[in-house]
Amino acid sequence: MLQQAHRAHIERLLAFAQQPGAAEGTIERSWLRCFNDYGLDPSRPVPAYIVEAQRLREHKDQIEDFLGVARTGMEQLYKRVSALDCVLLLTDAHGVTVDFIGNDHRDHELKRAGLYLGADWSEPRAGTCAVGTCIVEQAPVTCHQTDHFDVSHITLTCNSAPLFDPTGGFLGVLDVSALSAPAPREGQHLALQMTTMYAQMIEDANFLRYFRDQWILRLGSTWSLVDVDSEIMVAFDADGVIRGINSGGRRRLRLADAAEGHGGKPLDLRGHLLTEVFREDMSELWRIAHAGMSSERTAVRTHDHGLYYATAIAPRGAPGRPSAPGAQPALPSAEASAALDALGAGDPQMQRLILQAKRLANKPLNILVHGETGTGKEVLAKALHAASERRGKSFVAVNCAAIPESLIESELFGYSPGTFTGARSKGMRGLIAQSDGGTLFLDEIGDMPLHLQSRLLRVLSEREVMPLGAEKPIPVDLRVIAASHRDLRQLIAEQCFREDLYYRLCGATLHLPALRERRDKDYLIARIAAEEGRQLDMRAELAPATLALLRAYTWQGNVRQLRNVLRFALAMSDNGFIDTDALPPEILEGTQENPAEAAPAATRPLPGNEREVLLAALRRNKWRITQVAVQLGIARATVYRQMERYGIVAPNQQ
Ligand SMILES: Nc1ncnc2c1ncn2[C@@H]1O[C@H](COP(=O)(O)OP(=O)(O)OP(=O)(O)O)[C@@H](O)[C@H]1O
Repeated sequence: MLQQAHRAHIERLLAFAQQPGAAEGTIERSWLRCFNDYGLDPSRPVPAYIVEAQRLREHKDQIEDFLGVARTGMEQLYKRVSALDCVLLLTDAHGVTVDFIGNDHRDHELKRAGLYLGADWSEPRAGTCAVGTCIVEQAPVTCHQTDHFDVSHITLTCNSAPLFDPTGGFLGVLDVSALSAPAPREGQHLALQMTTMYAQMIEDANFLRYFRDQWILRLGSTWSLVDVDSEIMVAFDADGVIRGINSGGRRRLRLADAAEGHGGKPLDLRGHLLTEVFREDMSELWRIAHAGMSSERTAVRTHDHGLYYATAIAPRGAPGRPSAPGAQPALPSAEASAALDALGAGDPQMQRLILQAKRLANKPLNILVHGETGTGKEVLAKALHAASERRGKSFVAVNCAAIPESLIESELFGYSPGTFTGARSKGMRGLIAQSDGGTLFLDEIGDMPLHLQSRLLRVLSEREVMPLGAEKPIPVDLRVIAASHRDLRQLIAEQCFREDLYYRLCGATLHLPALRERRDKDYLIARIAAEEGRQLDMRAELAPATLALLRAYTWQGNVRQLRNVLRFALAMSDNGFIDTDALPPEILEGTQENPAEAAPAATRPLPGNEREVLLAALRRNKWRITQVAVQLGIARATVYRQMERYGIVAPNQQ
């Protein structure tokens, strides 16, 4: 019987392939793609494919912060549809099932059918199916029995609705599927409606969470329902600029000058003013916003004659109105900001940076610090911590490039007892939890693996950390200062760094100048020489010729290299008096090769020349890594990492 049905299905598809006609329907369009784009053959069925555990984990990590929100919606939906003997699938944008609610009694059957965690329902792999076709069409789809392309799936009935993220990107699919269902297709109408409705609810819950630090205008066409069922949500900032808009809003709202002839295509309204969409002026819109959830709902009109009832939600922590001028956190006291003041003296770039850092010290913002290696990014992060009200709590520094990739996760997030066997079975508080109340400094953030970037993003947005193997997250109050000498925007373009994490991290950006650009070298030389002298319990005094050589050097390893050179010179000196012959040879050579005292900055090596500088140092030092590290003032591990990054291989390794 089944054999016969299979044969009939294959023949029907082959006949379609011969004469596809206009292929106007969603299902027919997908069949055509199966033949023409994916080269699928209906006479060669492909059983359901479940991705392996590691890959599933990677897929989950990509949308980890969304999974919690979606789960709540799925559980609600399941209560309503479980009587229909169906299962729920949540897939990511690639069609891989990242969450699932099913029926334990039919576990084996469901797994075989692909109605299971990890099942890959992308159209190129599974052929026409609700999830895969919904991904391509980005619209709700019912795929009922023989709508499926592959005969392995023709007993299934599936309803899928797309899910979009708060910025309008495609996020995944919510799907309600059954192993069997009554034959008439019309019976699926209600299931598709429910799936679409819950997809919208999940999207909106995610939107509210994502924009909880912004004002949100909620609009509905029914006065009495606007608080509980707002069809449209618009997130906006204190300047009245639109920051985000939910799917309902993308479908219905237009700009004033796009009111005619936009062809019904959703426009991206982000970055536009509310007043470009609504006829009310900003003071009226603020009046509505401040009325909040009170009963004072007010009608607003759009430029294209739409009429909506409006209410608003204030940003988290806001007292219901934009903060009054003067309510800014106070600047740190002179005592607290001493560490910031000590960072430089008399260099205009540093002066600007110190002033900015003082203003930022007590702001609830994460900070991104840029600067070449050794410019003092960690020193700046520590000074910011010391100047802030967090100074009584821990400052925890993590070098993402120095910890082996396999350990970063457990080091950062920690693990609960019993997660690992042996000596570590007691569990460990991760570095994130250790910096609760204080500052977490993430150095070389650009080297953090992508799947951990997702987890970090979740920590930053949820303000809680989930140790490995734990069942409950731990709340954390965190300020993150991240640093990188790599161009994070470039890494985003290369898809090696998450853009959303970048925006979470760069509440403000501080740029540390390279030592060769600084005009306060004398101050740094004197200060570091004195510090190093104290370490060795000797006074440190520099001969005028020594000072001249140090001023003239180009300092590829920046302040770190300067400190290393002074430490070396002190050890070589005659009781703390540093004459030129106490200096390491590269300082003398570097200045001879490059009498750069007056060389304009543009002719000196720039960060972009990092590969050349490294290669030259390797050749000069006959590929002895320790010497190169000392000379450039960087760690040995950094030399190896940079060699790998730039594809430099030592001659004896080739
Ligand atoms: N303003 C400063 N005053 C005194 N010492 C400094 C200063 N800035 C940096 N240093 C010294 O330079 C060395 C490197 O500093 P730091 O580790 O903060 O640099 P970094 O930019 O974070 O380096 P990397 O990019 O390799 O992580 C340290 O020994 C530090 O003490």
